[in-house]
Amino acid sequence: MAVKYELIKTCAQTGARLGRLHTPHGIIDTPTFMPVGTQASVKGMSPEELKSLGAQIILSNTYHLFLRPGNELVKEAGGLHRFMNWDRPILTDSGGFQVFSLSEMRKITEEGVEFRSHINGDKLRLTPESATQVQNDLGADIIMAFDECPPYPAEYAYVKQSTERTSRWAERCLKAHGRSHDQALFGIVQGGMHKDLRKQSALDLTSLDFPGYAMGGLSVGEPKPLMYEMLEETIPFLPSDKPRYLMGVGSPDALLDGSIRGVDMFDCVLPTRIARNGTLMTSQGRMVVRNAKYTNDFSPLDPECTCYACQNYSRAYIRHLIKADEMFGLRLTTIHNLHFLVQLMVQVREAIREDRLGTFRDEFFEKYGMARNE
Ligand SMILES: O=c1[nH]cnc2cc3nc(NCc4cccs4)[nH]c3cc12
Ligand SMILES: [Zn+2]
Repeated sequence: MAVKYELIKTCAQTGARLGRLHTPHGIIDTPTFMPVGTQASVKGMSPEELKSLGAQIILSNTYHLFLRPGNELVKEAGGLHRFMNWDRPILTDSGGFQVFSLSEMRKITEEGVEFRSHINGDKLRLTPESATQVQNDLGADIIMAFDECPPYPAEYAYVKQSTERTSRWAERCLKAHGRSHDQALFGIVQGGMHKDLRKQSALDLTSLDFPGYAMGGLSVGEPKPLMYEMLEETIPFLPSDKPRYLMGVGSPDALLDGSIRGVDMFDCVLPTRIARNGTLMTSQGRMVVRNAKYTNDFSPLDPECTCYACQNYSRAYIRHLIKADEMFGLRLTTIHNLHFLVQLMVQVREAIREDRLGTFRDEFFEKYGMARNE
């Protein structure tokens, strides 16, 4: 069956929504956080560990898998689910953003993007049609329209021209994808930090009737208040019976403040990336476990946490592993950070159900050490 969003309720205290996203590989309770497995692996995590910490859906990147091992090989393997032994939902990003954040020698035209592989320097191209075909081959449940994420900051004229091209590309993706798919193609709203361009982009894309909408062009270095302002400018123009996905956002405060504004899906490399340098997200705020003050600290990373790392190991042990460059150390910090965010979203959904997400946010910020007005 295709991808279908079911709006369960809206929080009486905020604009947050409780929903269920039905996909061919299972149902996702929203708002949800998606762990990132860029190259068909959430670094250091097995599918069983991801399930045990509560991951409902994971993200992979078209750009990386197109370059290596190639979409044809993944297709030959039976698709991404079989290839990586993950039988729950998968979402793939369309590749445009990664071309601009990773590759050299990029050239962008109406046709698409030409670039050099950051792996071996090969000259490659991605177009709305080919990026859609690659994602069809990979077989994710949710795929993204091929877009350009304008740099930040950027001239109004450039953002206008880029956003209008992204809307034309979105239509080409829809045509290439067809409608006879179980895979859902989501549109990506652009518009930079300009309210009029955000509105125009949302109107262009909703006129094409996608099963879900992402907000792109954000979390690119802009101040958070500006990101929230762009959310507030965009969301009113998106249909309430479709999911809204804020791309690249994953700090605890942003998950809360995004959910409150009506965002249903989030992804970010942050929890896995900072885990690899020994930084933990805990209920008392961030903690750098490699810090000397934890040398003789035999308490768990986070006393309130029920994850495998906190239930079985001490700060002193994990600090030792990180300092000794032991792989197991990075696995434990990754398990904890992913569990922390996935479980934060469980609490967010609970708070929406009980119409108290605003109160929950303030209490969380108090404990987490965020200034209320951040
Ligand atoms: O407009 C977008 N289109 C398609 N994918 C994206 C991914 C994105 N990820 C971030 N921020 C998180 C980051 C990850 C690495 C560098 S920034 N912002 C993003 C924007 C886009
Ligand atoms: Zn933990």
